[in-house]
Amino acid sequence: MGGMSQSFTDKLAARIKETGSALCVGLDPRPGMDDLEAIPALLRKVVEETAPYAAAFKPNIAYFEAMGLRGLEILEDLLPDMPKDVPVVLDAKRGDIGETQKYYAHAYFERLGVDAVTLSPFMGYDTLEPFLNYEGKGVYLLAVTSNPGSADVERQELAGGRRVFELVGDMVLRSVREGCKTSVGMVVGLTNADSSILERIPDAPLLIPGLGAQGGDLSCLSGSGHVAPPLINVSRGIMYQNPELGFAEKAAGFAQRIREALNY
Ligand SMILES: O=c1ccn([C@@H]2O[C@H](COP(=O)(O)O)[C@@H](O)[C@H]2O)c(=O)[nH]1
Repeated sequence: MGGMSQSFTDKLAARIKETGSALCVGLDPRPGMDDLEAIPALLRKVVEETAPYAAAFKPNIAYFEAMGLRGLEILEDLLPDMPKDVPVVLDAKRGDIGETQKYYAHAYFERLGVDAVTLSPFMGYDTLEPFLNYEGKGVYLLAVTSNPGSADVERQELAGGRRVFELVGDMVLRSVREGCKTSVGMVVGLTNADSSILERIPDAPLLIPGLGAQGGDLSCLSGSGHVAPPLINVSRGIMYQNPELGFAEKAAGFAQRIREALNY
């Protein structure tokens, strides 16, 4: 590409086109349910079997931190062996003063080498800036999360009729206006993604958790008019639900349902 590296959004769009799948496979190993030393092999099996249907993988760092130093070692060992053509989104939901965010950005983009991370934008745009100058990388800002409590702050109406999550959309647009190298998208939970929400969200890459165990309904996504590449995440639905089915079979089933709902 003329010496310029590909943006995270372009990489993701290419992967979705190649696989015909917008499924994001969540990697959330549960130390209480699995023997700690069985987790590395479990993760490798999930990755290997679901990769043909995966537009991206999403490990949530909470599950690795819950295993202590061994958990972080498991994550650090796994990441270099992940398929190179499948982007990895680390779900970390970090938000702190800029000085501290510099170290999170270094940890995730440079040390762990993931392609994208989730961030909490609620401390303001300056806290995102340390992440915004990374060519080929992406961030997803929490906007309308999938939990019921997204009504407490994120979906609250402001004086003038706009809603709090629209301020997060403004940050996405600001990053584009300022020519940031990092691709900036938003997290929108499937359980809360009705048309009154989607019509107020800019056309940015969306990370959409809530399919499977949380019961989100894919039909709310049809006809949203968004063209930026979406990722629909399933974690427990692939790793832990319906254990009589293989990981590949479950991933193929979700990929198919997503394809039909998004009509591509
Ligand atoms: O709004 C949000 C933001 C992040 N998540 C994360 O996605 C997965 C969902 O797991 P399931 O097992 O498919 O429910 C998990 O890592 C959450 O922390 C979310 O659910 N909602």
